[in-house]
Amino acid sequence: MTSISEWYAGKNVLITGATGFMGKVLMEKLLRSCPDVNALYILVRPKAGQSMSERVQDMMKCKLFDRVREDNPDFHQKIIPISSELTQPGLAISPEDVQTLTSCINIVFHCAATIRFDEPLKHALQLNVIATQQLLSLAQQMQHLQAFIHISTAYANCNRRHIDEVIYPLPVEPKKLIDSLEWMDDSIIRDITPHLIGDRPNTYTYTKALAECVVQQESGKLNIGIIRPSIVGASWQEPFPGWIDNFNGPSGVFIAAGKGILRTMRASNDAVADLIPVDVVINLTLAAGWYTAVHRPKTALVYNCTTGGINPFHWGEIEHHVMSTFKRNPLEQAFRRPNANITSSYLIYQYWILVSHKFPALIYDLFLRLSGQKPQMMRIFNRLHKAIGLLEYFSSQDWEWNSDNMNMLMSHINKYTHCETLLNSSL
Ligand SMILES: CCCCCCCCCCCCCCCC(=O)SCCNC(=O)CCNC(=O)[C@H](O)C(C)(C)COP(=O)(O)OP(=O)(O)OC[C@H]1O[C@@H](n2cnc3c(N)ncnc32)[C@H](O)[C@@H]1OP(=O)(O)O
Ligand SMILES: NC(=O)C1=CN([C@@H]2O[C@H](COP(=O)(O)OP(=O)(O)OC[C@H]3O[C@@H](n4cnc5c(N)ncnc54)[C@H](OP(=O)(O)O)[C@@H]3O)[C@@H](O)[C@H]2O)C=CC1
Repeated sequence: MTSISEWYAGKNVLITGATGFMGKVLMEKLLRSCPDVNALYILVRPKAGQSMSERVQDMMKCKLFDRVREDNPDFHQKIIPISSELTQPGLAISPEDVQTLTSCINIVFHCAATIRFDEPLKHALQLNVIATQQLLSLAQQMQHLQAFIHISTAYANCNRRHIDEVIYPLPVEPKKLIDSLEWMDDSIIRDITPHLIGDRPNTYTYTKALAECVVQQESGKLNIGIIRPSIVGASWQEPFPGWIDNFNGPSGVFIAAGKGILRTMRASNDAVADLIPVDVVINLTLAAGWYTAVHRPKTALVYNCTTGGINPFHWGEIEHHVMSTFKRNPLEQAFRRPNANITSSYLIYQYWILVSHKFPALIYDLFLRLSGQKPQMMRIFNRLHKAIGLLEYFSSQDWEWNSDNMNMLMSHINKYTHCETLLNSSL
């Protein structure tokens, strides 16, 4: 039996969302731990005045790739960018590139998505659902495809308390919804969005659930794996501890608390904070790619990639660790001395918002005005309140995820020493 690293040798891998947080870590891990991988084809769009090639060149200079660069200074030769805008018909991939991809790709990792909670439904649907559908159609044409791995979220079914590793049906058929939203006016879509998302908190979790149904429906003869990570945080060990490049989810909250700006947030002390380091998620994703290709499960296997069942950690403990860390290692240019407390009480939360957020912001803005500068603190707090308002659904309750498939994968991996080496930090 070959190791996972050996299995990836000579393979051509297609990655969507490679410029994102998880996509970058996936590329780095493949290049470092599977050095004989043949090529990484990445779908990239031009953005913010930068061409596709400029973006990829910039990305490869990132500190994340330092260890890969040390091992192989020419690692960039293995990265082949393909111009693509996922919201366009045919993913806006040129016919020549389609030809290349269909003739050589062995494994697809679909990471791209909009992860904004407040994304208008039509756009979230376009990217998270329709683009997934189109990528699956492209995958069906790939002559040497061995596995298709779709990255979902553990919160796709957050309207349930207990979540099994199955794809749950939705009241509305994804295809019917796509057809209807195509001709509807934006204002009508805005009005019906709350009815469509039902007991889910936002368009993100709803469209990720729809995407899972689409993956199941369009899978045809493909070997499919679905990874459902919970709240993905900074790396635990690889390529070095603490790597992160965004303020999504709790990371933004931690920084705001460390800067002394955030003093209160609604969260339950006793609720499980299901955080998972990005390197653990990526290691599991690569192992699932290998397993899906080699064992070809009859139906799509779903992996709930969560930590709460194995090693539960609570928001109350997080508050304690975050605050003591910032007291020991203060951030530069803090607004105030850090002191944030979580509360589950709406009234206490509103009181502290007024006393510790709005009142100091008003005073500070008054000072800025008097000294001839532009007031900015109230604006910052309004944005912060919007962000924490969207996050509180996830910090005020907990879920129970079944992880049988993840455990099964771990037991398979433990049989092979080489695989253990590849995955030692995750499992
Ligand atoms: C000590 C106590 C601990 C307790 C701690 C409890 C934490 C409890 C977390 C649960 C977390 C569940 C997570 C589900 C797990 C998925 O399934 S993963 C998907 C996770 N997705 C996200 O986290 C996306 C959430 N973010 C959004 O939807 C949008 O960014 C927002 C919040 C609606 C803001 O949108 P916007 O107003 O258009 O602004 P945007 O341009 O995105 O950002 C504006 C500014 O806010 C910052 N920002 C963005 N997000 C945040 C944030 N979360 N916080 C602070 N600042 C932020 C940005 O960096 C940006 O800063 P500047 O660049 O202007 O300096
Ligand atoms: N982060 C988290 O906590 C969690 C994430 N997930 C899932 O993991 C996956 C990756 O998330 P993460 O890396 O954090 O997200 P990021 O927002 O960091 O990355 C999103 C990626 O998708 C690409 N993308 C977005 N829109 C388009 C488009 N129109 N055309 C082409 N590419 C596009 C982005 O490209 P560009 O750089 O051009 O914008 C970027 O590469 C997602 O599927 C998400 O749902 C699941 C659970 C938790």
